[in-house]
Amino acid sequence: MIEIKNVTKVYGGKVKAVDNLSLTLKPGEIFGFLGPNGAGKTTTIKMLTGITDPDGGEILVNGIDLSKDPIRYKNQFGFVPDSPDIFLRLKGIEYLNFMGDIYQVDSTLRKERIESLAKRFDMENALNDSISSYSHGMRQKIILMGALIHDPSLWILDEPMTGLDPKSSFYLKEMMREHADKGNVVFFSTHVLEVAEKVCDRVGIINKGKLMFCGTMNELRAMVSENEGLEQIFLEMTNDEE
Ligand SMILES: Nc1ncnc2c1ncn2[C@@H]1O[C@H](COP(=O)(O)OP(=O)(O)OP(=O)(O)O)[C@@H](O)[C@H]1O
Repeated sequence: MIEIKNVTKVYGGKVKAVDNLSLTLKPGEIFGFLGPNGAGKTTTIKMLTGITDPDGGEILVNGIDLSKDPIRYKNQFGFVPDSPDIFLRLKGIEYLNFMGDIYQVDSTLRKERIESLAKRFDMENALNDSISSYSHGMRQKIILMGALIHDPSLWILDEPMTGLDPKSSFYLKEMMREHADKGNVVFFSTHVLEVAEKVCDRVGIINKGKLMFCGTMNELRAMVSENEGLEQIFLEMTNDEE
C-alpha cells in the first residue's frame, strides 16, 4: 500500500514540479501514472523512492513513514529508473549479486531468483557479459532483474516498457499482473496511453504537477463522448493552454 499525502516539490524556489499531490494505492492494483513531458512523473517517483525530499506532505509505504524509518521503507520496494545506464563496467551477474548483497538475499534464494528471472527475460546467455556490451533493452532487463531480486512487495517502475522488445514487454506485463494479483502494488509511469489502457487497474493523470484525474480505465472511458477517443480526453486534460 502506498499513501502519498499532500506532497509538493518546488525546484529552485519557483518551478512547482509536483503540487499538493495525494494518492492512495491499494494492495492488488497496477497503477499507471500518466502525463506529458515535464508533468511531474519522475519527480513524484524520486520522492516516492526517497531520492529527493518533498518540500511538503508525507509518504508512507506499507504503513512505514519515509521520513521516520528510511531504511525499512526502502526495503519495501524495487525500483527501476528510466535510464538504465548504470554500473556499465560490471558483468550482468556481478550487478545481480551486488543487488543481492545490498538486500541481503541468501545464496540459495538468490540463485533461484536469478535463474528464473534470466529465463523469463531471455538473459541466460548474457549474464557473464559486461553491461556496457548490452543493448538498451538488455540494460533495462538487468536493472529490472536487480530490482526484483529481494522480491519486494512494491514495484516502482519509471517508463518500464521503453526499449523492451515485444516479447519482454509481454512478459513484464504478465509479471506485473501476477505480482499485483498476489496482493502487492505495482506503480509505473508512462506517457503512452495504450500501455496504461492494457495493463492498469487505475490510472492517475498528472499535468504541471497537478493530478487531473484518478480512477479506473472504465471511469476514464465514461468521460469520453461519442465523437472523442481516449486520446482526445487525455490531450484535453493535459492541454497547456489555460
Ligand atoms: N532537478 C531539477 N531542477 C529543476 N527543475 C527540474 C528538475 N527536475 C525536473 N524539473 C522540472 O520539474 C518539472 C517536472 O519534471 P519531471 O521530470 O518530474 O517530469 P516528467 O513527467 O517525468 O517528464 P518526462 O516524461 O519528460 O520525463 C519540469 O518542469 C522540469 O523541467
